[in-house]
Amino acid sequence: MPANTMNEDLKRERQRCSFDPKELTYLLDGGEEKTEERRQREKFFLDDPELSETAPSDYLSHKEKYEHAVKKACIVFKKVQQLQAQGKAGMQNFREVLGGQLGSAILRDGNPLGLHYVMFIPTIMGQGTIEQQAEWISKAWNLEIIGTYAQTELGHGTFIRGLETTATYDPATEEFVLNSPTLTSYKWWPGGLGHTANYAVVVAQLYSQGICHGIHPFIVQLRDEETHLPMPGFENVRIPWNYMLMKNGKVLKDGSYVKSPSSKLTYGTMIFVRVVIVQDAANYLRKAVTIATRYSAVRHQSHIKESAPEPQILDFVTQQHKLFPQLATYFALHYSGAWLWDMYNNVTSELESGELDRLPELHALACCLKAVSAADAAQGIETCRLACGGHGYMSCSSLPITYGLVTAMVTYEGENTVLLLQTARYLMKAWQNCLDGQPLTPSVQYLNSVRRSFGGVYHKSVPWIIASMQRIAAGKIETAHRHMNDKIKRGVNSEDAWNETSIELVAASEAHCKAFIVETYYNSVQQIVPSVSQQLGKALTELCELYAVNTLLKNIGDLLRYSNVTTGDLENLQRWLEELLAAIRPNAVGIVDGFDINDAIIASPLGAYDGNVYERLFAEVSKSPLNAKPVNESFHKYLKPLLKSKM
Ligand SMILES: CC/C=C\C/C=C\C/C=C\CCCC(=O)SCCNC(=O)CCNC(=O)[C@H](O)C(C)(C)COP(=O)(O)OP(=O)(O)OC[C@H]1O[C@@H](n2cnc3c(N)ncnc32)[C@H](O)[C@@H]1OP(=O)(O)O
Ligand SMILES: Cc1cc2nc3c(=O)[nH]c(=O)nc-3n(C[C@H](O)[C@H](O)[C@H](O)COP(=O)(O)OP(=O)(O)OC[C@H]3O[C@@H](n4cnc5c(N)ncnc54)[C@H](O)[C@@H]3O)c2cc1C
Repeated sequence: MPANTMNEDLKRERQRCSFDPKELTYLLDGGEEKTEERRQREKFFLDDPELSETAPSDYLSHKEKYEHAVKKACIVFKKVQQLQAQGKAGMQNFREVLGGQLGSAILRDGNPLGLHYVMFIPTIMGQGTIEQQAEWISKAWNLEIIGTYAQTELGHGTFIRGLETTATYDPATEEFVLNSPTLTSYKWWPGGLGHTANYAVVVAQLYSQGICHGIHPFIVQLRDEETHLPMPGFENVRIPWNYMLMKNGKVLKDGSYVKSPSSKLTYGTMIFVRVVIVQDAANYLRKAVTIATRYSAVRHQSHIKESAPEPQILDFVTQQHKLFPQLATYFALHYSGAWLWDMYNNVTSELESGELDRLPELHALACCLKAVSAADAAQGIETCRLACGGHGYMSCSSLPITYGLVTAMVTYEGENTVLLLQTARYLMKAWQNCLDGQPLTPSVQYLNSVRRSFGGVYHKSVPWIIASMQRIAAGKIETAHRHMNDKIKRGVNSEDAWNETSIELVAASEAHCKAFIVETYYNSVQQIVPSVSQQLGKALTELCELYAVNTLLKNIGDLLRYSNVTTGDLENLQRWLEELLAAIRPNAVGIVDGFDINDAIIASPLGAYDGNVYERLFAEVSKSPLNAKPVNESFHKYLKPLLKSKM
């Protein structure tokens, strides 16, 4: 590959960008100093020869992939420890390096230690007493033990009250006896459970004095700390009394049970991971859209005008319509995720002082934001893949693997439909409160004002779109509430009525979440614009407008159903969408440059900063062992005899 050459199209794109991409980078990182720290941190890991790929892992066996992953995870851990010793890394960096964008670039096939940091340690922090934290956290933090989070069983993932593993307290020995007596009670899915972890937080039904107290977390040793041989299987495994995490519900030594202030505090780790997923989904989407945007600026194909040369495919408006909403969606999820993270931290400290009031609202928002961000990021990444034509299908483009990682988010940590139904539960109560004149929590305040007016004359502004989306959400919430109550009045019992109305409940929940995202995104941009250059402010505003217009236009049916919008208004919206695509076009490459994703994290010949797409693609395929010899042995073994026999 020619060294130090920059693709001419990308050079031109960079010249025409109206703002300085560095300003966007600093904004996203939280300042120039933070950007420098991040870049140094990335360099520290990515420049390590032991961590860089010698050959793409696609060509390794399953076993080799696992062994490579463990080796790299250990190197990464030692390097994080070095950073820690220099005061340059904390828990957040562990998550970034071991789970986030940087981690997934180093550990392309998954991180055997991911669950240790993302769930094992957070569960001990959130569910353990001070003494238990003191005992376990430092061991876990220093990797003297390796943990995972074992909740899901072969028979149950969603319905955790149905888990079959039991933990029965034996006051005679002051131990719990754990049992997974059936095939369906096997712990199934926990990351690292197979070969890596030697401890787990096991979620089991607690029995004491003959009474079942529901699910609780227990620390269980899985493997010998020296030999790593598995401990005897899950039949009557005894663990000491203080291995039950007892910050919330507790069993006293005599076997009496002390209830938690809320049984849902046991579900705290799940809220934490859902909150983290929103940011993670956004980051994966920005990686995909960086690849597809740079590629679309370099790739020339077909004609717009017969008389002109083949254009960059980014000049096709349909291509812009595929990619620019993904750029905007990244920002929308980024700001909503940041908002949710703040709320999570505030509510968590309230919980520490015994205030539980805001937990239901946090749960309702975390559920729908996790569901919508995972689904939208997955769909956006797939759109980016398709936008790269055949080359997007290649594994080396990194788009299929990125899609694979994000589509898993739709299922894990609460399957999306199930989570949207949790939010719907909250919305049904909120609507009832609204009808009864009861106070509403901040995220559903809009129900009151929308209930009073279903009108609103079109004007070209994001606040009008927010009001329209709130109208749609309130309309859907009202419809679902009414339909469910009609059924109940006709004698259907409330559980069946819920199930029969669940399509509308899910739709109401999604609409509520989309309205929340647009509003949060808009408020964030409004706050940022005065503090950045006029050019960057304009670009950020255009992206926000695009997200709002595009989201509303994707819901034309709902808009017609729940508002007094006219067909003329819809045409105005369509024109606005097209104007925004044209306005964003000159800045598209500048925006993805502003994301400042290191080429080693991009890991795609289609999306590197220099735009040498074809040279890099060629170099990539030449790494395949299949291309090492001109004739593969299978020709002599199988094809040749077959060809001969036909003669
Ligand atoms: C993260 C990326 C970074 C790195 C990646 C590296 C590795 C990560 C890879 C994978 C990680 C994935 C790990 C997992 O998947 S762990 C397993 C996760 N499992 C789940 O999420 C299970 C989903 N199920 C549930 O959450 C619940 O069972 C339920 C669906 C919510 C139903 O529970 P149930 O007890 O039956 O409750 P309900 O009767 O429906 O509701 C009772 C009451 O409680 C409220 N509620 C429910 N959940 C919570 C909560 N978490 N917090 C607060 N309140 C909650 C619910 O709203 C209801 O309230 P009411 O007032 O209406 O009664
Ligand atoms: C990559 C990956 C990693 C994972 N890591 C872990 C881990 O580390 N630790 C761990 O404990 N678990 C882990 N899991 C398990 C994960 O949390 C569960 O798979 C998830 O919660 C969904 O549960 P399920 O598989 O039982 O799906 P199911 O609940 O069986 O879902 C199947 C279908 O049934 C529907 N459905 C179920 N219940 C309802 C309902 N009440 N209303 C309407 N529809 C419903 C769903 O919408 C879905 O369409 C992981 C899963 C994956 C895919």
